[in-house]
Amino acid sequence: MDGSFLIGARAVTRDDTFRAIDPATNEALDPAFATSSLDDVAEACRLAADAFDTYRETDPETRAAFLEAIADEIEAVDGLIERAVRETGLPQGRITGERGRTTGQLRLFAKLLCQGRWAGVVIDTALPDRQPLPRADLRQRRIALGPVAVFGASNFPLAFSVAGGDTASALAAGCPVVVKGHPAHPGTSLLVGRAIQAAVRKCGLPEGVFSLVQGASNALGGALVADPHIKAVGFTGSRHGGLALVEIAQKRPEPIPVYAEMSSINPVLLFPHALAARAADLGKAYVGSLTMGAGQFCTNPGIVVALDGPDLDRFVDAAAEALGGAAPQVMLTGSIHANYDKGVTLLGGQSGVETIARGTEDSGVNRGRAALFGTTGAAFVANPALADEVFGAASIVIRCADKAEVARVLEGLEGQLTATLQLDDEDVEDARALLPILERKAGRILANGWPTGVEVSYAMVHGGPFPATSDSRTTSVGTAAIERFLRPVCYQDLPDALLPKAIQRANPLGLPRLIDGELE
Ligand SMILES: NC(=O)c1ccc[n+]([C@@H]2O[C@H](COP(=O)([O-])OP(=O)(O)OC[C@H]3O[C@@H](n4cnc5c(N)ncnc54)[C@H](O)[C@@H]3O)[C@@H](O)[C@H]2O)c1
Ligand SMILES: O=CCCC(=O)C(=O)O
Repeated sequence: MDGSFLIGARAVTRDDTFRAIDPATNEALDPAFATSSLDDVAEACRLAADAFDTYRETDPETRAAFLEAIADEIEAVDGLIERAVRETGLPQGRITGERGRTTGQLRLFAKLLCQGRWAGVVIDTALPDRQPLPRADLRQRRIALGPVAVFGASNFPLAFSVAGGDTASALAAGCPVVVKGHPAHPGTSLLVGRAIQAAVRKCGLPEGVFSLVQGASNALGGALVADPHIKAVGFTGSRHGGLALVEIAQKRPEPIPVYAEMSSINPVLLFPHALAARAADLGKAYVGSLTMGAGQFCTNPGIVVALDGPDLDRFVDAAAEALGGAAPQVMLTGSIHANYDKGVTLLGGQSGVETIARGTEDSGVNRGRAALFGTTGAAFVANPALADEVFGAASIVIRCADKAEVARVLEGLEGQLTATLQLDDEDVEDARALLPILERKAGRILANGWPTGVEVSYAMVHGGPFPATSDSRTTSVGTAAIERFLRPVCYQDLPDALLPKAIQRANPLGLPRLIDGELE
């Protein structure tokens, strides 16, 4: 690996460099990576704009073949798993699984393109004899927004990074992509970036369809979002970072949408009959979800809400026992580990919060020690700091005096990616009463499972009201993510010869169409 970044078909080096750090040892890793300059960002965006009109009008099958080619190229990269493990401290099994999720996601978007519903073809045929006025021939389809900036996430170096869901959905929509790789895993980013670059070449697409810029400075990301060629942004990371990018995007002469996935504490509700039937099993399973990947999931179960009583005691005892035996795990970066420790100290020091259990003692650098806290519903409602996300394996159990207090706790929450219900048949009426609140708060409501582990599918919603995301109308995981990068255009009375293939009368692309309100 040579430490370059990628501007279209070129691999570029610069004198200004940075290195990845192995978080398990704090060792700086070879090679040194070139930091992209602001001119490099501008060049990547210009190339993307040059490629846009050609790329967006490629047939769906061409873009599907491109996404398949990216998946094939990623699977062929030597040393990808090893490099990602070194740069993130995540275990090999997790990274291998994540590669499968990444390639599976690319192939799912390829399939979606061939199915054609994404094009949103709607036709209202002309009614020349309508009284009192004739109706024109109206044809709607959706077109790509334009070049998209994607910010790789630290916690999913493959599935939410260079070829992750934001990139796959933008490329599927017909948008060229300029990625800013996460500075914690530049080698992983470069290996995947080269795989995409190879796929661009093999598929004969314009080089500007993909570029990868690298570097740690905020100025780089800011310049990318501010570039006039960029028409939308995909981001997963901190609330602070996401909001900074939203502000830059809104202050542009031409404001653009930012799809930022930021902060969520993912409430888990334990209903009385479920608790009575299986408190200890629930306690153990909860800790499994909480400590997975050192808790560095945006879907991590950060709060548990239940009625106080002996069944909740049994749940807490089982959770405390499981968590007390949990070994500390390497976190993604030194600063994420430091933020975690700070968050745990802050939460544990709040009035009315007790520390129920901690994982076993730290035994190396950047190891996150799991933490379980407890409080009352009244204390939680009174102090918004108890609802701040602690990114890592920390969670708080909220003991509520009655059902009304459960509802007050939920009403006080900010927007969430998920809400989880642990319930039995006898709990359904209680859950029904809370459903309207949960629907207002969360993007995904799940029963008798755990929020970590998002399915990449047609029905998935990985989104939610602020601050879970900056735009609750959409998702960053699953096929509906393509909607973020498309917009409708209506063609009125255009002659067939001038119409795009998607809406020509003979339907040469064989797309599904809604004609005069009826599915064809
Ligand atoms: N909710 C989640 O899914 C999630 C995921 C990862 C991290 N986090 C949180 O974020 C913290 C930091 O982790 P991180 O590095 O992954 O996220 P981050 O938001 O700090 O950085 C993500 C990307 O955005 C860029 N960026 C950040 N702020 C910017 C700004 N003001 N202007 C321009 N670019 C900017 C960074 O350079 C990086 O490429 C963690 O400690 C954790 O609290 C949350
Ligand atoms: O960290 C954000 C994504 C979480 C996720 O995709 C999962 O839980 O599988």
